[in-house]
Amino acid sequence: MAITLTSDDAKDWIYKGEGGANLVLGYCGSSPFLVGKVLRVHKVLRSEVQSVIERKRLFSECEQLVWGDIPQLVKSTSKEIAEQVFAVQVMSPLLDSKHIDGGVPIFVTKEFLESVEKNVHTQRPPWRLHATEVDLLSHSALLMSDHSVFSSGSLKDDVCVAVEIKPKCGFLPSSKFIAKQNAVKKSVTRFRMHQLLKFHQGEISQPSEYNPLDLLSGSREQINQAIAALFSTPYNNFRIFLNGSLIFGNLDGSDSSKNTVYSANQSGEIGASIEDQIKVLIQGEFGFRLATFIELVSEAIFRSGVLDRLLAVQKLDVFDIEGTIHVYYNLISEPCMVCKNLGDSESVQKYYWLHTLSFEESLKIVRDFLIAATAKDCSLMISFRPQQKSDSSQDFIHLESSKQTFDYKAYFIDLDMKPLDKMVHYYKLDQSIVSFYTQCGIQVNNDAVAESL
Ligand SMILES: O=P(O)(O)O[C@@H]1[C@@H](OP(=O)(O)O)[C@H](OP(=O)(O)O)[C@H](O)[C@H](OP(=O)(O)O)[C@H]1OP(=O)(O)O
Ligand SMILES: Nc1ncnc2c1ncn2[C@@H]1O[C@H](COP(=O)(O)OP(=O)(O)OP(=O)(O)O)[C@@H](O)[C@H]1O
Ligand SMILES: [Zn+2]
Repeated sequence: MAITLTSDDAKDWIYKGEGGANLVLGYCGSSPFLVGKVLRVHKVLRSEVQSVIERKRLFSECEQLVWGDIPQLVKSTSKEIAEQVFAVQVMSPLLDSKHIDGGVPIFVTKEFLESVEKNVHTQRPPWRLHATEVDLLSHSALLMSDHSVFSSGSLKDDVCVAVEIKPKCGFLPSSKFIAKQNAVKKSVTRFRMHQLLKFHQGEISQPSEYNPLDLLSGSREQINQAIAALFSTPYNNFRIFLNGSLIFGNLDGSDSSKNTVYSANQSGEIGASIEDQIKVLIQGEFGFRLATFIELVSEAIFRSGVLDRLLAVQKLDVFDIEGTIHVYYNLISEPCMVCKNLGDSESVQKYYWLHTLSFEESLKIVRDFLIAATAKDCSLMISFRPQQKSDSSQDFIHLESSKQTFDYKAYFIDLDMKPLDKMVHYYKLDQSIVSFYTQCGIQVNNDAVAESL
């Protein structure tokens, strides 16, 4: 960690976005080392702000066993170092290092974090602001390339349009450990069912039209359909940036009708606005550019095969949470809370087998589940620019429809390790999602369709 950011540097960092766990800042100063970079700063739940003394250990004893074969990971002295090591040593070999940017942890002072938090206060979405704050006890943050621009730094005249996609889980589980009453999980995506629950809870004004199975299908036509659906209901699954600035979607990722950038339902207006803004990248008549852009994004996903790899990693979740939760209890050496509440002897027998697995087998299953969980929650950023040299070493796409060639780069972001102590949460959330769907989901589904007519 060569540099330290202090309170004098805070003015050069502006709000770029945030998720549940991190605040991301863009650099607007003139240091050549930092131009084209973003800083990913940890947040904590306001309800869980801890003192230095209470601070939880980075890895519990059990987690040290799960990740024990990656010594650098379990020996990490900060969350940022752990994130970098996890992205580079665990996710990168699975997803291809060409699509991974582990970033560099750098030191930040408490005064820097306090100033930045104050400066970005008004730009933060109210519901994020209410729930989380910058972790002032962090001594470091992760410096990464800004993947919403094509080349970091020098090439000021570069034109770049980038998309950010959060694909979520792109397969239907088929584990025999899925309980009979939850069999619907094998035919309806978790994303769809979760959308209906979110709709019921008032978090979104309509269920998303996007289907992860299409995006991760490997079929050009279905990928195209998925991207078109993301335009209708982007939520936190889709954003577009022009030269690093958001031009479509929401920074806070929630329902666009509640938090303005563009309203998802005014597709005519959005279409016009986007058509206008992407003309720097896509040539052609007004009215045709958006379709060409959708074709470009779909083609990049299809040809790069980047999501095929992501899907394979997601599928490391072989047993589904309904099987893995039992194995988790083997690891923490506690009585299984799920078996305790099982009624019929047939199920008891079915899950008994999972409790006979060895410690090493259990470690592997839980570890694969956690890796898959990261792959189900990460995002992909793809940046495009008009091709500058035909002998460019960059990946490129030629579109016959617009007779243009584009360079592109694809990077995964948010490849953080999921904590082991989230397993019970995963189980409970899964059960809430599926039981809501089986009890009232179909009704909600019909109501949502009726409302949108
Ligand atoms: O459980 P899910 O599928 O709702 O995923 C959570 C995401 O919700 P969403 O994609 O909006 O449905 C959620 O995203 P939002 O905060 O809703 O934007 C987070 O990504 C969360 O991960 P973490 O707790 O920040 O590490 C995600 O939690 P994980 O399940 O990936 O741990
Ligand atoms: N390297 C990057 N380049 C450009 N923008 C980025 C980069 N990393 C993150 N962002 C922006 O910041 C937002 C939040 O980042 P990130 O997804 O890492 O946060 P998070 O809190 O870990 O998310 P989650 O809620 O999924 O856990 C992203 O949605 C993206 O718009
Ligand atoms: Zn059990």
